[in-house]
Amino acid sequence: MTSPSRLGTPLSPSALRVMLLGAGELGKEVIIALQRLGVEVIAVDRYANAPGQQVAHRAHVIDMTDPAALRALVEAERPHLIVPEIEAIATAALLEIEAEGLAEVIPTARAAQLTMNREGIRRLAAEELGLATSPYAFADTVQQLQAAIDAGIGYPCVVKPVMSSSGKGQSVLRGPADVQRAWDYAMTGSRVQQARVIVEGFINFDYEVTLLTVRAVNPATGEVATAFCEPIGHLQVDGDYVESWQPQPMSPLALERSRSIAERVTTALGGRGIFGVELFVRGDAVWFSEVSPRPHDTGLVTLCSQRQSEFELHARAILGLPVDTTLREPGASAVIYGGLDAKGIAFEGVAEALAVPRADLRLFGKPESFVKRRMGVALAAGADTDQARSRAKQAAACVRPVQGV
Ligand SMILES: Nc1ncnc2c1ncn2[C@@H]1O[C@H](COP(=O)(O)OP(=O)(O)OP(=O)(O)O)[C@@H](O)[C@H]1O
Ligand SMILES: NCC(=O)N[C@@H]1O[C@H](COP(=O)([O-])[O-])[C@@H](O)[C@H]1O
Ligand SMILES: [Mg+2]
Repeated sequence: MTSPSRLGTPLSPSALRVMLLGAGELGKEVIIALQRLGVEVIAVDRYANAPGQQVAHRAHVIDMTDPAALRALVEAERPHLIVPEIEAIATAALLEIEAEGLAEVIPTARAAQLTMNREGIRRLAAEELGLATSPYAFADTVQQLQAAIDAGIGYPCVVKPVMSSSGKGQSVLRGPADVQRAWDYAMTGSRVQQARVIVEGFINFDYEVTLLTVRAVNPATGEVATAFCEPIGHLQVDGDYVESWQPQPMSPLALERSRSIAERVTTALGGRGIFGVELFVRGDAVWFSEVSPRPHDTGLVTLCSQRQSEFELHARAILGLPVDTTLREPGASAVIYGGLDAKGIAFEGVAEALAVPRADLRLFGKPESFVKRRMGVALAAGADTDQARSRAKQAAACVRPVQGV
């Protein structure tokens, strides 16, 4: 399908309608970018008042893993573009919707399907494209898991549900005593009822990066071309990102290899939009880990470091508009967790946070806080990433989530 050729007026017959499937903190920023271009936006999530729903034209709450519910909503709203914002979606329904020409799926329905399940994207990357990855195997029972580790994966290794994100259900195994616990934990963290895990050999990397890669129409040629952002370095705790910074210095060879991997995997997935390509680096060696065919949480830093954030890049790319991936200045982000289980929480210390030089905040407005739920992020620019990181962490530490009433 060709990209949308013109933009209209929201809430009128000329409107260009975009439906986001998932409306968390990442979708909220995409929606704001789309709203600025006069796009009509419909935000869908599994719960009411999700962050992106608070800034969209319309909001719907459905079980997005239910193919009938998803299809009925698409038929009722008739969006031109469907933008998956999370992985847990009835992707078979998206394939049908795309095949029938009912709506265009971003970047493609096949990309959403392949990346929803770690098995799909891992087999594509390692077995079809021949990219370097950690050694891996899949297991449906704890016995199969043990057998795969004994047959060659070894220890340490990492076990993850095939369908999960943000580190949910993921653990590192140091020896045979950890196997049962890792299996049980994976079963609690799986996004959908599926007793299947991936076990990966542990890569002892020097650092890891997200290489944001954009597939957008080049106005000079009219063809889709690939552009890269500067690499983003990040720190993960228990499989969830806590800090990110841009640019991450890399050797010329490691950067070249990273771009080559990113180009190959995103070309194989196709379509238009931004991709977060996750890579592990040791010296000049680079391993592909996984890819999000959508903005990446570690890319929140681009809100303060790039001319166009990853959210603006996604919005422009999906609309068929030109993109600019230029870094403006070094920046960093630091996550603000809920720290308590409560609804309608409040935030103290915001003025102190914003008094930190070059600091900024995003408080997502999630209606319910959990101890380990990401509720906001601090951003900061600096002369270099060390300064930006220390400012972002300082600003994040000022913000204190408390009971709302
Ligand atoms: N094989 C591995 N070797 C070493 N570290 C790993 C391995 N797999 C995962 N990790 C660590 O755990 C982090 C999270 O893993 P992964 O990206 O697969 O999980 P996820 O649940 O998809 O997270 P997200 O949705 O936030 O991207 C990685 O960024 C890395 O720090
Ligand atoms: N690593 C993926 C990621 O960061 N996704 C972001 O988190 C939201 C879910 O948050 P929740 O679990 O707090 O509802 C998603 O909607 C997306 O914005
Ligand atoms: Mg990841």
